[in-house]
Amino acid sequence: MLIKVAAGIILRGDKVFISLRKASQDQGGLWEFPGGKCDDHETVLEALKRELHEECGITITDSHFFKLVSHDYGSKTVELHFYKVTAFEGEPQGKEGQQVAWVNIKDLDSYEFPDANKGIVKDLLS
Ligand SMILES: Nc1nc2c([nH]c(=O)n2[C@H]2C[C@H](O)[C@@H](COP(=O)(O)OP(=O)(O)OP(=O)(O)O)O2)c(=O)[nH]1
Ligand SMILES: [Mg+2]
Repeated sequence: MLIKVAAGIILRGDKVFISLRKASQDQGGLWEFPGGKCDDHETVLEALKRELHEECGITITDSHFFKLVSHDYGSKTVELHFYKVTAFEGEPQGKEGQQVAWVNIKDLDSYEFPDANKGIVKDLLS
């Protein structure tokens, strides 16, 4: 099973907004860049906008494609389309009750992310 996912690296100055995946979710208890699965007939950018509105309550006004990562979790393979989100309207929040945090980019490696994110975290730190 291949799952196409859009994820937003929401940036403000030297900080990045991350959220904690709920225990009940896949990769639960790990931090993530907010986002979610692309619906059928939806472009990745449309999915990114929809997901960040649903999960964080923001409206993206500027974003740039950053990296595509395919990762095999065994039962499923995720194709993660990471975008840097550099401008938005609204203040990001955990709209679905998830824990969220603005963290310094240089401290990102002290948060535990899913395996698929290891490279991205490294890229952001370099
Ligand atoms: N959003 C997000 N998902 C990630 C990241 N890293 C990573 O491995 N994933 C995986 C976990 C999930 O298997 C999949 C994304 O699914 P999701 O649970 O966010 O999807 P969704 O928001 O549409 O949630 P749902 O409605 O299906 O519950 O990608 C990441 O940084 N952000
Ligand atoms: Mg999600």
